[in-house]
Amino acid sequence: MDRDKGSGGGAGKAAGGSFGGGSGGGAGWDWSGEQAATALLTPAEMAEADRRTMAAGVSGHELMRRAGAAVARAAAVMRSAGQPVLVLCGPGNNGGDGYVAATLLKHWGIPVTLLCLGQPDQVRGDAAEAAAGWRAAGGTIALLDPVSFIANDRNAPRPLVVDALFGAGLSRPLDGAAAAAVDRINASALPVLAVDVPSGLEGATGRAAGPVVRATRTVTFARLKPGHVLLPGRDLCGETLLCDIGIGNETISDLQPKARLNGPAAWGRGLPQPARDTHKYARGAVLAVSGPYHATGAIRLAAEAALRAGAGLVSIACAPAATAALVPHLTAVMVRPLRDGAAWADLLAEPRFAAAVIGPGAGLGEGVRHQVLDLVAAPAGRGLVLDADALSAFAGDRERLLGALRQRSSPAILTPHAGEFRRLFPQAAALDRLAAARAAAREAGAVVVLKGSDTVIAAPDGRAFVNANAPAALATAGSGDVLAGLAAGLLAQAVAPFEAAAMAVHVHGAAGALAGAGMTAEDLLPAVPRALARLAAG
Ligand SMILES: NC(=O)C1=CN([C@@H]2O[C@H](COP(=O)(O)OP(=O)(O)OC[C@H]3O[C@@H](n4cnc5c(N)ncnc54)[C@H](O)[C@@H]3O)[C@@H](O)[C@H]2O)[C@@H](O)CC1
Ligand SMILES: Nc1ncnc2c1ncn2[C@@H]1O[C@H](COP(=O)(O)OP(=O)(O)O)[C@@H](O)[C@H]1O
Ligand SMILES: [K+]
Repeated sequence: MDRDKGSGGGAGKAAGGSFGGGSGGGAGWDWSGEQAATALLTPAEMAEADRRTMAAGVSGHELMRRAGAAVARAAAVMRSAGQPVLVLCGPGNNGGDGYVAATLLKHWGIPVTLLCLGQPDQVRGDAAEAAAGWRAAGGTIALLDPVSFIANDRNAPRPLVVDALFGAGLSRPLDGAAAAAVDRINASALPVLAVDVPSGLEGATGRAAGPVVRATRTVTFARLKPGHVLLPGRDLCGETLLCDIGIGNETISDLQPKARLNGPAAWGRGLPQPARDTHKYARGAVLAVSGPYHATGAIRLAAEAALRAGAGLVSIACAPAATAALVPHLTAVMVRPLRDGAAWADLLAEPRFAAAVIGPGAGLGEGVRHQVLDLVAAPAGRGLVLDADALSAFAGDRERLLGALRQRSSPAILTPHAGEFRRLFPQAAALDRLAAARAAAREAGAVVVLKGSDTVIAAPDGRAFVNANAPAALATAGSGDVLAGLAAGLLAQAVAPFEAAAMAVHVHGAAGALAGAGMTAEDLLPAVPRALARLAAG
């Protein structure tokens, strides 16, 4: 398959071994077993996997035949009885998949029309061979007229559209005839099956810099790409089907991909389980730091979430004046009033606390900045989650926090939503979400959880999880506080920061799905044990 003309095979190629930069210092991921299936491949990595598979003896034509066959099967399942199929082929290998699919559909007796964007004689390589196969089967290739290719006649049969215009080789935003065709497809409200990605979508980012097809279903090959799970890509793909085209696990693991779809299969270890003979001290204690009297609810949510995540005990440290607000609302969580600076210093020095969480409802003053910096500098090995105000308090003085974070031997977890992220990482915020979270994690030497409906969890070495199990019902006050507490509870049980953050995000999403529509952050708490039980049951 000739990839040289597309942008897909260009950047980041390495002669052998790792691809796209090593993970450094032995901190890389294990890609054996089920973890191999969770890779999210950039289009460049996919093109390289394709190239290596061909070098190992599978022809490009054969790969295209398998991909096109998967598309044909998906189209046959998707169309209703008697519905014709309209296959739209672009100039590259995505179009090639379209020619293969059209040939098979015709062979199966399904009425197919094929239109091509650009001159058919400009199609090259495997795609040209696929086009020849279509002609040999008696198919005709008409030019796609972007204005009239979909009939306006209400009585004309409404076809299933197969979008094989552009895939991974997109090198610039769609314009001209391609853009007009996409607009026409979207305006038609016809069902659309997209090949690899909806045309116009950037597979690496989930973004589209120009017009993009809105698909009903998308068939992709070998592994998902980040654009299938990041937004708006996930929505533009509709339902995404992943089809095996015979690219081996080993080929993919040799590339050392840096992104995974978040979930149990991706973590490389299970959620922490208490040993039969454990006791509460052995399960790890969490220190949660409260804000003032009028803002204690947020840290209560975090503290209770930490207990539910499995921490053995959780204490909330607070100003004496806040005690009266906290105590009546807490049972299992303990309260530690801080009478003076010495009490805070004593608390910090207590070896029992395996993890700390600060930020929910903390406030934005210099006192909070001091508390945060004290916790950042606290004994090596203590896990730390910085959320909400613990991040925003440094908006005008970001280097003070970032410089301290970089000194830590074990990375802290930062859990900003998009607004908090912009305040702390204004430059990175201009990037796509995956690149933004990675840049911030690298700059801070911390695990960054960039929250949203497509939360990205990034490590300083560039590894990242993309999460896709969170329901929109989680967009409710206090839900982020629960997430921060879950992460702290997992850190307390000696889960490494990157995995603890990823597990917390997934458990949070699963609990949100169980709590359902109309839930509040309080409802999320009792759903956590149910989510954990389901995850433990597999
Ligand atoms: N493992 C793989 O990588 C496989 C890839 N296959 C297919 O191959 C596709 C990638 O093929 P290509 O790399 O040829 O890429 P595309 O088919 O997306 O198209 C690239 C062509 O379109 C042109 N182009 C790019 N952006 C344009 C724009 N904005 N306006 C107009 N023209 C533009 C390029 O110059 C190039 O000629 C995948 O998406 C997939 O469908 C499958 O055949 C099987 C296996
Ligand atoms: N539309 C959405 N779909 C899925 N999850 C969402 C959505 N909006 C927010 N969330 C999740 O809900 C949580 C909200 O956290 P945050 O914005 O800090 O709110 P709060 O501070 O009110 O708790 C985050 O974990 C975020 O990922
Ligand atoms: K496409």
